[in-house]
Amino acid sequence: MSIIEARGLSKSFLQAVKEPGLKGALKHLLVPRNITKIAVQPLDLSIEAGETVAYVGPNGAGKSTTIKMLSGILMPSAGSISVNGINPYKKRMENAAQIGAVFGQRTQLWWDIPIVESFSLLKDIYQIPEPVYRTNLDQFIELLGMSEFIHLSARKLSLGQRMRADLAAALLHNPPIVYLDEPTIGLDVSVKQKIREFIKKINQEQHTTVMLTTHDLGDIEDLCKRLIIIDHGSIIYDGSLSEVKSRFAKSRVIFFQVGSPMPELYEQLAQTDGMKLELQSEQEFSVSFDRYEYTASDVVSRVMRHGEVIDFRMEDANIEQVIKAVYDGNLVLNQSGQ
Ligand SMILES: Nc1ncnc2c1ncn2[C@@H]1O[C@H](COP(=O)(O)OP(=O)(O)OP(=O)(O)O)[C@@H](O)[C@H]1O
Repeated sequence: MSIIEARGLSKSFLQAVKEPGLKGALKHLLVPRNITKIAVQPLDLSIEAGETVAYVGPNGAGKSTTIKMLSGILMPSAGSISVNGINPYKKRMENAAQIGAVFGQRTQLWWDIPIVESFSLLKDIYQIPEPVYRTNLDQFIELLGMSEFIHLSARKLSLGQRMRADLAAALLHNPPIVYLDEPTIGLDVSVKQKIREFIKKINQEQHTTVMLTTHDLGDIEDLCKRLIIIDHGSIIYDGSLSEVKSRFAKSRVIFFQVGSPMPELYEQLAQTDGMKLELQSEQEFSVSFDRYEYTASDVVSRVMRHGEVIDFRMEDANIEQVIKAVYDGNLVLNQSGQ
């Protein structure tokens, strides 16, 4: 059995419909009007131990709602969930011991006490044995570069410092499963990198199962082998990241280094639909092309007709194109990715 299993999982919310202003608020008080918003349509999920899964979709697609149901914060409207054999909503305490969760927009640290004291409280709450706590704390301080702020209270930390502390707090008790909801939101590249390296290490060394929601495509490329795309509450793709790239990314890029400038070629390419030239220098350029219209050998032979090619390399398609196309409604995927 998979470590995370959901069958027919769904969630609806009752949303108040209010007219604007005080009059609207009063009217709603007297004659309340609500609509049912289906945040998550019945969905099935199976995630194996040790997997790193990106759970992505446009704003309002239902990502956080799914994560909240899987982590036991929200009760599903229908369906079943088993996380490491436990129903997270019914056995919240047991479930809390086996998961770590980071919600990028909120902190689970105590606001007014030093971070190291928050960690110490978590040690008692999770009953973490002293040697495990010491080893993890020392390792996390080092990996996440936390020594300079560990004695400050959460309220005094910058966003990047707070996120690192939150991540450490979520993993101190060695949970086999970790849910990360936008763990790198608003962070600079260097802190993002630290966080990604840390997650990678924990996954590789401890076999921790990672489920990550993010709008940062770099997080996905760096961390996740599997991609699940949700839109309007339904899963529209569930498969490997490499497969979605190779099957759905529309364009490919070939980088060339040539013996001498090729002005005629540059002019031709500028007028060819489905091909785009980008000059890096007189003798270095890239050609991106629509892979449904042209093959790589079409492009290479076209360049070779104009002179000597010293070197060329092809770059894999970018996941960004695929996801953007899905969000824009220009690409329809189904669960098998066909
Ligand atoms: N507590 C709630 N009450 C009413 N509606 C809710 C509640 N929580 C979420 N929703 C609605 O459910 C839908 C899905 O929200 P959810 O937060 O899961 O989306 P998301 O994919 O995480 O979006 P984002 O990328 O913007 O964080 C939205 O339409 C949202 O307005």
